[in-house]
Amino acid sequence: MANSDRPTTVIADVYRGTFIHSTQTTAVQILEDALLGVDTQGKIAFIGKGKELDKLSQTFGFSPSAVTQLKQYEFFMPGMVDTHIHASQYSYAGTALDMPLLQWLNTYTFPVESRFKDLEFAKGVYTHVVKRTLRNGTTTACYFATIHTDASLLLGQIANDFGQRALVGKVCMDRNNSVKHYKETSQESQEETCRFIAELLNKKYPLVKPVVTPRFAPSCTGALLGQLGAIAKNNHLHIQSHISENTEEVKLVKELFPESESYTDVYHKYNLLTDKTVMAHGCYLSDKELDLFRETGASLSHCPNSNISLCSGMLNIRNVLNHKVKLGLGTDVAGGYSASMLDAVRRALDTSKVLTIQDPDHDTLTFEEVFRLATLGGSQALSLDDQTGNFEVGKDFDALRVDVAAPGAPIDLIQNEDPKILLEKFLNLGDDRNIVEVFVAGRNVVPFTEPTD
Ligand SMILES: O=c1[nH]c(=O)c2nc[nH]c2[nH]1
Ligand SMILES: [Zn+2]
Repeated sequence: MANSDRPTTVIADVYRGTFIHSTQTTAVQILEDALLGVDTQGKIAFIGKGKELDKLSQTFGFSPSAVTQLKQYEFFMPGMVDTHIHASQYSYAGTALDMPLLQWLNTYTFPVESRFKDLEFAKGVYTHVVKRTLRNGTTTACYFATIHTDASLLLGQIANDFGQRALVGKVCMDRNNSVKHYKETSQESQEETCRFIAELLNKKYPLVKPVVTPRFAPSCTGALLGQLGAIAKNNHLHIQSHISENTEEVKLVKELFPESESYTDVYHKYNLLTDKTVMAHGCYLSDKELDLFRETGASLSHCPNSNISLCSGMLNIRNVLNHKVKLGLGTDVAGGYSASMLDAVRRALDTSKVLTIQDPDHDTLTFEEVFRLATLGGSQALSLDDQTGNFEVGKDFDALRVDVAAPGAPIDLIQNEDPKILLEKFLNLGDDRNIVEVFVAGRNVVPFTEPTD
């Protein structure tokens, strides 16, 4: 702009009201009667106080009459980050929870995932899961698809069309003896991963990126793991997988990779532990393995619903946090039966309380800490915290407009409450009826407007 006194940022929207988010130092920071401006690129341009309206409107060149004022009992919080969800398992979410992991995979998961060769089937399931998660406040999702490249590309397209921020992984597996055809050769897996990455990046979706996805060590040969580590390194890509979810699985990995010191060591050996890696579960990791996570910058996704539903185990989050390992929450649909991150928040708190019942010295997580895990923690676990996770100038505006008193929603407010109590009630009692609007990178994505189906 020619005149240096005039702002270069063009403001698209300004909101006034209560904003609740986490920072590095404060699990719950409450900004009452705040003003937040979003620019035309969807980024947060300023955060100020309501009483600074005149000054801010002059500095940023917007009209005070264009400010959107939140109602009483409404607040904005950051959109939630689901660090681990199997989009392809959404069709049977809420069922098939009567077996431990390895049997569950063979009996329910692989037969269903093998159906995603059919793009019409894939389109239906993927559209449902993207819409369901968005309306439940998941503004960022880290998805597993299936081994099928074209269906995985379709998931990327659907997330982009509905405006969800997403990492999408074409699953890689060159070992599977239970379901015929539901595996690749290592060469196919490598070539199709490269095709998936190239085609997805070529779409230039602003918010959807590929993630290298070896299913887990028992599904992959060492040769494939090594190739995938190299692909991720050469293209600076994210990586996701599973680790130490269940004791039988840990034993199997010892048998399949006898030369490795630990499960973590298997992934480390093949360059799959980086500061852009997220590993789901980690219930049985030793302190030494957690140290390796911290040293490499790899993160964990805590999936408490799945851990309990498949009787896998209980992750001690306090221990993970004490090791300074980055941590987010995951729904892990469909091992986890709920696609809602609010459920992940509640199950994370339940798990921590069960650990306290077992050991009264256990330092129980607070709801404030779990709120941070669902938002800022998740963005850090996915190395996306330069873009999302909280309300900071320069980050994208990924936000939920929560109305704790929304008509028809499951919360009865008996008296006037502080914002922190409103947050606690929403986290423990609320659902999608309380999430009246969802924004991703400034765009209002819920209620849905387009596409129309
Ligand atoms: O919870 C899980 N869901 C899966 O689909 C899977 N695959 C490997 N390990 C897994 N764990
Ligand atoms: Zn999983």
